[in-house]
Amino acid sequence: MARHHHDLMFCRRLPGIAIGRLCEKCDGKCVICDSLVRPEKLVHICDECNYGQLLGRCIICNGKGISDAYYCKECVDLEKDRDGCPKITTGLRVPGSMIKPPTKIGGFTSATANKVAPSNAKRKATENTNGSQTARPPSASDMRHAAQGRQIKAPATRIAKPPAVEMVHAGRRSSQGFVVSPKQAGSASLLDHLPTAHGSTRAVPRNAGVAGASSRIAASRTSSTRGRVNVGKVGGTMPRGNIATMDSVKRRRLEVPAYLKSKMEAPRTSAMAVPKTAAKNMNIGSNGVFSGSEQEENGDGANGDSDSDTDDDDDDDVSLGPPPALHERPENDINGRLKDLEAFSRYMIKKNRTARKTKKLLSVELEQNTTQVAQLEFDKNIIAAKLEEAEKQVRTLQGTRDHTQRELGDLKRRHEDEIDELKRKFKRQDEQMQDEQRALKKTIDELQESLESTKAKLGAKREECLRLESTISKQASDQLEIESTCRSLKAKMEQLEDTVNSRDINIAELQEKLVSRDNLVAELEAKLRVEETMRRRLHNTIQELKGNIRVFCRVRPLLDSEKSDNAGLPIRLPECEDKNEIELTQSSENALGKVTSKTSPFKFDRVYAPESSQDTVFEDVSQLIQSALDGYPVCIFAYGQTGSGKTHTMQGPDTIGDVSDDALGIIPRAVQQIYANTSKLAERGWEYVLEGQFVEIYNETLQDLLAPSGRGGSSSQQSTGDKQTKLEIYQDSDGHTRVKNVTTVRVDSAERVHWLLARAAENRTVAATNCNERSSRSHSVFTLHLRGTNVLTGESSSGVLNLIDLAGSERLSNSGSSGERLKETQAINKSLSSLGDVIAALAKGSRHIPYRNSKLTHLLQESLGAGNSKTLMFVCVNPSPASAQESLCSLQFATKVNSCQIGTARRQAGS
Ligand SMILES: Nc1ncnc2c1ncn2[C@@H]1O[C@H](COP(=O)(O)OP(=O)(O)OP(=O)(O)O)[C@@H](O)[C@H]1O
Repeated sequence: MARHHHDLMFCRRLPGIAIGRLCEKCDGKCVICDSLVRPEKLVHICDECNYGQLLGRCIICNGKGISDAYYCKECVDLEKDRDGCPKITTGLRVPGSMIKPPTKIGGFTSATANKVAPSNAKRKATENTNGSQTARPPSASDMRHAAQGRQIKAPATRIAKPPAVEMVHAGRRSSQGFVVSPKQAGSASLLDHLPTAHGSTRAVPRNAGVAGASSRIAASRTSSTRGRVNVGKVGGTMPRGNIATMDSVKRRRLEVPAYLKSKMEAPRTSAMAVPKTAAKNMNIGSNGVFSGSEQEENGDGANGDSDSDTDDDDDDDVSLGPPPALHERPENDINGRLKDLEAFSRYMIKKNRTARKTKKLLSVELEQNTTQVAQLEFDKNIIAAKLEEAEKQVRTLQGTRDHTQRELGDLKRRHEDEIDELKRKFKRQDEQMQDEQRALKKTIDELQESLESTKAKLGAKREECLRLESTISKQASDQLEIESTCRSLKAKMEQLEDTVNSRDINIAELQEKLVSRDNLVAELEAKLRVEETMRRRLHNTIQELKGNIRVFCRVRPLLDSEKSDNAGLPIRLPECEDKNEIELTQSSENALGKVTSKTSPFKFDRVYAPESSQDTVFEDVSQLIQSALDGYPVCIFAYGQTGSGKTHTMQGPDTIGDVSDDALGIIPRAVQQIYANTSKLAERGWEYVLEGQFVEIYNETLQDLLAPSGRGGSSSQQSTGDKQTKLEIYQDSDGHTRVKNVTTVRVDSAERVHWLLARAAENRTVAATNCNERSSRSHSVFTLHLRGTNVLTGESSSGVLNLIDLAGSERLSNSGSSGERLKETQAINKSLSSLGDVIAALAKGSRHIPYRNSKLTHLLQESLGAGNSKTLMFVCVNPSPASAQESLCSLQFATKVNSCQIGTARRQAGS
């Protein structure tokens, strides 16, 4: 099948070629088959400079795929038949269809080329047809492969190998390769045919983008010259606009410098291309520069010989040789001389013509070089665009690569997490297996041990069995003995059973006796309880018989400081059986200096001599303590002047701390006795609760001696009137006298009593007076509430024990007090006077008892109550002569109290 190819219109810059017109060279005919190609399918583009524009459309995809590959209709049909619409997005020029631009340089016309090219094309087509199948243009798939960086595998049978350019030159070869003639330089650029390193000629691409085009042009040019050029199809030639791979771009980049290099060498090559004969005639040196004289001659000769260029083309290759010599002739040899001149003139004319040709060649070469430079710049822009596109692709690929790397990272992390999870899982399983293994090993060990022990036991059992067997045999013999022994023992047992029976009868008799004894004990205990009640009653009767108000007088021994007084002692205790008498002798001197003595006898319930111990005193007091435990209100107070021994009697020595039991006063002893008795009474069903409180009356103000320090610690603080800690006396609903806000301490141990007294001693107001080195200026009242319950009989009792250490009773005139101390003394005397008034009123049986005249009598109202209290007054006497008068006053006050007969005490029974 004949192929119809047409390729290009040429650049408008080339003379004689109009855009949109068919090539002058082929007149729109395929250079191969010589058939006309439809004009609208032509590409108006210059393959030389690429300045043209793509005006045609692909006839296959109707412009969807812009291509600069164009086929004639038949060829396109062929392609369609073969591959369908190839959707050509990149095109290839059909190799071998490139034709030489129709220039008129070098005497070469397009018409000539038009004539020559078809013949060459035909010949080539014939060769292709004979040698192999007709070459076809690369298909779209080939182009896609090329765009993907794969080389287009040209079918060996279809696309012929690019033919080596065989050039037959009229010029001589230089040592470096070809030296082409100026005619060749005009038809095919001298730059197109550079010698290779091997001395062969190859087609040098004009630029990277149009390498194939250059070679085609070269081939075309060659075909238009006298030389023979095999115009073949150059496979893989990438035209302008083709999207080449990066490798091809790089390769082209590498080719450009070589081309430029060759281009730079072009002038020298051109110079070298000047025929030696012309150069010789023109006196061109080795550097190709005309000499001055010859230039002038060239200038002269160029004026009228330009039309003969074509005619002398055949002489271009002939060396001019040396100028003809001017022979020495005689002057008359005019003909000879004219002949010489004509010869020289012809030589000069020829030389001038040669120079003009050379000039034309050089100008054409210059123009071609300019065109090539422009083409190179265009190619450079294309390459830059491709490079930019490639960089975009690279960036896209980098983005893809980064995305892929991130995905790979994520995948890697997920895999690592899964691996970690699997490792942990494996570790847990491993640990579990190890635990199980250990447990199994332990079980095995235990089983092993068990097995060993079982073996040992088995061995022991075997031995035991052996022993038992021997024992059994032995016991069999013993059994006979035992049976005989049993029989004898049986007889004995029968005897013993008789004995046991008689013993059982005895035990039963004894148990009956025991029961009768228990009953007897219960009866006795009941009797005891009755007798206890009786005892209480009798005891109370005795106390009542002794008097509900009793007065004991105690004379303290002289202190060391008092023994220096030589005066006779005013106190005397008469010898009597009851030890209840005391005499006080007072001496007085009248105005005449006569000393008279007056002895005043006093009689009380009991008088204690100075040497009487605390024990002795408490023996008589203990019966009253028992009365308090039995449920009676008891009040024991000590009265006397300052330093007469009140505190010593009630509490003991004034030293705080360890005190010997013998020195203890009534208060600690009373508490100890109560403890002892409650323990005994517990055997008879009595349970007691003891609560104590300790208050002080100072300047008619109550102060809590058991309060924590800072609350009621000092009288001054108390006098400031702290509402919360202010102590107030009131009667509760049962008629008992109570103190509001007072500290009540559960007295449940002896240590608690010591602590209680120590704290009270610390808090007690003590002030120095003239009467004593240490004087108590207040009344201290220790109250112990005793609540008892008999869980057996249901009886209950509620007693109160008041133990009072009164303040000193010295007279105002003797005390020498003043200021605050005077006020204290007045308050003390007032309260003592009120006490006397209350007792007197009780004795008289007055309807009104002035309890509320003082805090002291108000507080002791219950204990001084008519008929239901037991009161004991200790009148303490200082035996020193200096205190005789005060002692007399105290004894007189005590006598007054002792004379009172208050009604029978009434036992307070609990509810
Ligand atoms: N029976 C006694 N045996 C030995 N010494 C005693 C006796 N009675 C009192 N004394 C001593 O006499 C001194 C004064 O006694 P005490 O302090 O008891 O007197 P008071 O009447 O309580 O004085 P005040 O009213 O100032 O409290 C103390 O040193 C005390 O030890």
